[in-house]
This record gives sequence, C-alpha cells and structure tokens, in this order.
Amino acid sequence: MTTGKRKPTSSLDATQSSPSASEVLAPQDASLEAMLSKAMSARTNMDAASDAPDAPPAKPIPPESEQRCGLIAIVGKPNVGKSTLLNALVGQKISITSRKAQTTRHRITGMRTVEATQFVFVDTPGFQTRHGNALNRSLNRTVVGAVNDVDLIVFVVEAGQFNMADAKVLSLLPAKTPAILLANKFDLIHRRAEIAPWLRAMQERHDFAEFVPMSANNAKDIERLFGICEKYLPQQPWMYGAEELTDRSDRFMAAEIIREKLFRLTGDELPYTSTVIIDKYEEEGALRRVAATIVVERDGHKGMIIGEKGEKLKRIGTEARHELERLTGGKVFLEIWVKVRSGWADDEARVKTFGYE
Ligand SMILES: Nc1nc2c(ncn2[C@@H]2O[C@H](COP(=O)(O)OP(=O)(O)OP(=O)(O)O)[C@@H](O)[C@H]2O)c(=O)[nH]1
Repeated sequence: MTTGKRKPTSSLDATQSSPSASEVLAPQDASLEAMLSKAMSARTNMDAASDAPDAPPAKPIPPESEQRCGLIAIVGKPNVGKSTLLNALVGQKISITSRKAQTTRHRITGMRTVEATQFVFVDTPGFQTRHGNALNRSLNRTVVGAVNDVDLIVFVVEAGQFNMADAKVLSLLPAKTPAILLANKFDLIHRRAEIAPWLRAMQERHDFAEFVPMSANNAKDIERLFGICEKYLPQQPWMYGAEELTDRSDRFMAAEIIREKLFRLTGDELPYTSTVIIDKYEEEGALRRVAATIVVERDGHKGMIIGEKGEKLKRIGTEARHELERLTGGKVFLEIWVKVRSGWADDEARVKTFGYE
C-alpha cells in the first residue's frame, strides 16, 4: 500500500469550530460519545502521522500459530463505495467501480496480508430493492449468502445518510456477527455536529461494534481500517499465500474490465442489465487472445455501444485491452461482439448461464 506523504485534507479540519461530541450528545449517550470521540481522534492521529516514513519492507512469514485469518463481508446499498473500498484494501483493482449504481454483480473475494493477519474480503452487489426480476433475485441471494459465513461485516453507508435501501441491507445482517458501521464519503461532510445525531439513530437501528468515519479514497483511512478489522479475525492459519490478491481467474477479470469500460464509456444511457461473456481466453506464452460478447436487451442498446461508425466500441476495446495488458504483463488481442438477447435479465435459466449464482 502506498503511504502518501501528502497530508490528507481531513474533513475534521473544516469542523474545528463545530460543537464537541459531548455538546451534541445527551449524558446517557456516554458509550456513543466514547465511540464518536474514539473514531474522530483516530482519524486525527492518522492525519498527524501522515509525515511518518514509509512502511518497512515485508516481514518474514510468521509461524502458523501466530497467524490470523478471517472473512470480512463488505455490504451496502448500490453506489455507497463498496468497490472503491475493496480495491483500496486489496491495493489493486479487482472490482469495477462506476458512478452508475449496480455495477457489482459477483461475489468477489480479494485478500490482503498485513504482517501476521490475512484479511479475506467479500464484495457484494448493492441490494436491489426496486425491481424483482431474476437478475435482482440472484443478486439479493448473493448478499444473504455473503453475510452468513463471515467473521466480520463492514456495513457501508454514505456518512450522514440512511434510507429504505440501506435499511433493507441492514435487515439482512445477522445479530451474531460483529458489524462495523463504515460512514464512507466522509470528505463530503463538513459539519461534525451533523454526525452525532445520525450516529445515535444508527446505533439504535443495530448494535454496531465500531463506528468508522472515513473516505475509501483516502490511503490513511484504509490503513487505519486494517487495524480496526484485525481484532475481529480469529487466530488461525492463512487461507492464501501472502502475496495473493484475488481468487478470480484472468478470464473473469477480463470480463470485469470490459464491463467497466462499457459502463464508463456509455454513461447513464445503458441499462445495468447489459453483461459481458468471455467466449475465448487463450494463453500463448505472454500473449493472450480474448474474444468477448456484450449481451444487451434491445437493438437500441446495441447501437449505443457501437456508436457512430463503431467509434464507441472501438474505444471500449482499446481501453480494455490496455488495462488487460497492464494486468497480464503481456500483449493482448481482444475481439468484442455485441449481441441482443431480449429479456435475459428476466429469465432465471439465462441468468444462471451467464454466471450468476
Ligand atoms: N467523495 C467520495 N466519493 C467516493 C468515495 N468512495 C467512493 N466514492 C465514489 O462513489 C461512487 C460509487 O462507488 P462504487 O465503489 O462503485 O460503489 P459500490 O457501492 O461498489 O456500487 P455498486 O457496484 O452499485 O454496488 C464512485 O463514483 C466513487 O468514486 C469517498 O470516500 N468519497
């Protein structure tokens, strides 16, 4: 992980004149006050430590008896920043991010080993509440599956916000598993006074073990999150090698990369039901030959992807190829087709064929 020397712009700097936690919380909220103060001072301390020298080189692998390892589910409604968080925690892009809600479809595991502890992360699709089609039913099943076999749940919300979609996800969390309330996009909060009443309401909704105000795109916050999560993971041997970052195949990563470029370059016009299938993934030494099909529901969507004189599709292909070349470290030949399969997201059998659980 990078330990940037730049002092992060802390939202706390903008709140110096705001009331303290004790001024905004009632006396009976002593434990909440402690939670808020602890969370805030941890942030300040990390900011102060930002001039510290870079971390020392990796230590030798500790004996199994000293290793810690556990599963962490990252859950939250669409667009709260789960993929950004996962990528930052793993230190490499393994989950696509987009301003368009609902871009995460699969249960992706990324892992990161920091000193004696191995953190195995499970990314989940944003819980879909609006449509009841087969694709969304499949996405919701993935969320439920993900939270029931983990050591720790990181419930991600946008700081200061909570609506029906957040409530739906929260209602899925089992009481037995410790859950961290991660108030993401904290950089967008400019008055600390807004957070105390919000935190009080959140704590009434669920018995959160910790409160972490942070920004997924702030390296210091990410570093601090490792320290917070560590104590919830059991002492047991690692499940993966110290250097491993994901258990997804290169073929899967190729589909994800193409899907990301597709959503980035078509903007808000393209419905999230468009998907990518890898028809061929061949390796010849360092060379990769990849053929992919983008499946859309309507002819109009096909036109949107191809663009005028094929310009849009060409750009999707070029950007995806460059990223695949960076990932594999070799040359990539990439061929992309666009096909219309109307109603695929409503069809349970097809959803299964396309790789959803
Ligand atoms: N300002 C700010 N923006 C953020 C932060 N974290 C994520 N974002 C932005 O929020 C948007 C959504 O982020 P994603 O990581 O794709 O969200 P997600 O929860 O994985 O979304 P789905 O795939 O729809 O479930 C992107 O535009 C991110 O750049 C943050 O800490 N601060």
